[in-house]
This record gives sequence, C-alpha cells and structure tokens, in this order.
Amino acid sequence: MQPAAPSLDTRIPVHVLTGFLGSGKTTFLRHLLGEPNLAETAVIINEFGEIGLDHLLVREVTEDVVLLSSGCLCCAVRDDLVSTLAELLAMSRDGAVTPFRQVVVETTGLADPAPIIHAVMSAPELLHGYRAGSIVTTVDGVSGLNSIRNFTEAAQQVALADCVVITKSDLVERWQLDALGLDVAKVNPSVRTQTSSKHAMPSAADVLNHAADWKPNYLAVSDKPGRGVHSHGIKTFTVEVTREVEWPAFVEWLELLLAARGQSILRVKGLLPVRGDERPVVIHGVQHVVYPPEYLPRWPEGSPRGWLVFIARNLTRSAIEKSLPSIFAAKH
Ligand SMILES: Nc1nc2c(ncn2[C@@H]2O[C@H](COP(=O)(O)OP(=O)(O)OP(=O)(O)O)[C@@H](O)[C@H]2O)c(=O)[nH]1
Repeated sequence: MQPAAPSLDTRIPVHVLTGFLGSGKTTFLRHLLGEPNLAETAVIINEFGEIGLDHLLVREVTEDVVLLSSGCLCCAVRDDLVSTLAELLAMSRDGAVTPFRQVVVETTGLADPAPIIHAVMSAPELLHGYRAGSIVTTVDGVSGLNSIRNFTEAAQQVALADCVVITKSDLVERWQLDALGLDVAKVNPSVRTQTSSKHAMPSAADVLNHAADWKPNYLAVSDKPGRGVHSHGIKTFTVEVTREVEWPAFVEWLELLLAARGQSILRVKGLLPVRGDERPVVIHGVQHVVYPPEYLPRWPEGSPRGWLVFIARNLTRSAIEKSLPSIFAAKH
C-alpha cells in the first residue's frame, strides 16, 4: 500500500486520546511516546480525581507534560485547555519550551471528546496554530462491553473515534475480543479498530491520521458540541493512606472490595507506602479487576505520601475509611 500523502496544512494537530475509566489510555500513551517520531509531542493530561497520577507515569517517558486537574475537560476546564494550548504555542515560538510537532490531550475516562475538539477548533486564538487531529479511543478488552452498554460516556467516546484501540487482549479470549469488536462496530460502523496487549501495542502510524484529505469523524456525527453528558451520580473522592500498608492484606482488601462493589466502584488508583519497599507503589483497580502493582522511583513533590482516588457511584469516603484498618502494617 502507498504511504498516505502528508498533509499540506502546517498547523499543529491536536490529537485526543480518550477511553472509559481504566481502559488503558496512559499505558498506551507511554508506549506511543517511546516512539522516535513522537519525540516532539506536547502532552496535556486531564484527570478527574483530586490528585493526579497519570502525569507522573507519563513524566517517566517525557518531560513535556501539562496536568489539568481542576475538573473534567469536556465540561469544567475547557477554557483552561484553550489557554494552555495558546501558552504552549507562544512559549515554543519564544524558545521557552522545546518546539513540538503535535499535541496529545489525554482526557479523563468520563470525558465527551466532542466539546473538547470543538473548543480547540472554535477558539480564534488557536485557529492559526492548531488543527483538529485524530480522536483515538481505548476500549477495555475486559470491561469494555459492560462500559459501552451501560455508560453514555463510553458509547460516546466510541461513536466519535477515528480509531478504536481494544486494549488488554492478553487478558481475554479471542471470542471476547470479537464480541467487543461487534459492539464497537454497532456504535461506530466506519471506525478503524486496532487490538493491543501489554506486550504488543499499535504504533502511532496505526492510530493517528496524517493524510491530506482526511476529515475527523466527529465532524460527521457531532452536530451539538455542547457540554459533555455524564452518567448520573458518579463521584470522585480521595482517601489519604500515609501509614505503611501490609501488601498481602491490602491486596486482599482491594480484591474483596472490588468483588463486592465493582459495579459501583468504576476506578481506584493511587500511590501507597508499602512495608519493605522504599518506592511508592502504583495501585490500579478497574471495575472488578485489580492490576499488578507498578512503581515510581520516588515520591512526587506536592502530594501526600499515600493516597487512593476512587471514582464511584453509591459509595462514600467514610465507608472506605471504616474498612481500612485491616491493611496497615503492625508497628514494631
Ligand atoms: N494486562 C494488561 N494490562 C493493561 C493493558 N493496558 C493497560 N493495562 C493496565 O490497566 C490498568 C489501567 O491502565 P491505565 O493506562 O492507567 O488506564 P487509563 O485509561 O489511563 O485510566 P484512567 O486515566 O484512570 O481512566 C493499569 O494497571 C495498566 O497496567 C494491557 O494491554 N494489558
């Protein structure tokens, strides 16, 4: 196949990486940023929880990361996105930051991508410097079917995608991937679909579109780029856990919690101090699944030394806090 003709439009593309809570956006982004031809990329990360984790993980791969954490991009902090993009452009022209050839915006797992792209394309101060790039949506190979069928946000992210990346194929059977692929195609019949696993992920060329005649899919399907719609009652809260935890007791606690309440706890993530390890341990739970721990080399500045962010329905911080004592290491 002939390679696609490069775009004649020299403005910087703003790609949006979206996907439901815990579907693998940050993992995939870290993989993409490891490619040499994505070296000149400015990354903007939007997090729903009160304390950000994703930007710390991405900063392991690139320094050029801005965190927008005061709300969800599609409804609360759209103006912040516009001003951040304008500042980045000015700073790159003044030589205050390394020049970049594209921007990737990683949204929260609950974001509607339409108002985000619309904000970028309709801001007069951005029009001369930026153009709309691709919308890439990660769909969780394990929980994606449940998310698309039960959460408007997940279906909307698929509907607007130029490319869907079905993640975590290493954790499910082929027939489950096929069933999920059919659901994706029902929501967005023309979308390009890629499959990804922890060990083999698609490349930037597979998911980002650079062809001269390419038009973003969202232009075809979105006539109302207003505020994002969010499922009723999803809330986020943070629990500080600054006392050292006993790892086996913590894993048992989290597995039991997600087994019992995985329908209402959509996402848990955080950094924990664990007995016997100097490094902060990165925690990931998505619906019913607890993922293997990762590590950061050191504690980040400016956040508590131990916290868990919950994104959930019908769950209170006090219910979690009451159940916590079992996870702590005994004092010696
Ligand atoms: N086995 C496996 N695990 C994966 C894969 N992709 C992501 N994960 C794990 O899934 C968990 C959540 O991944 P993230 O990349 O943080 O997901 P996210 O979409 O950025 O999460 P939010 O920003 O909180 O919505 C982590 O523990 C990842 O290591 C995959 O392809 N295979």
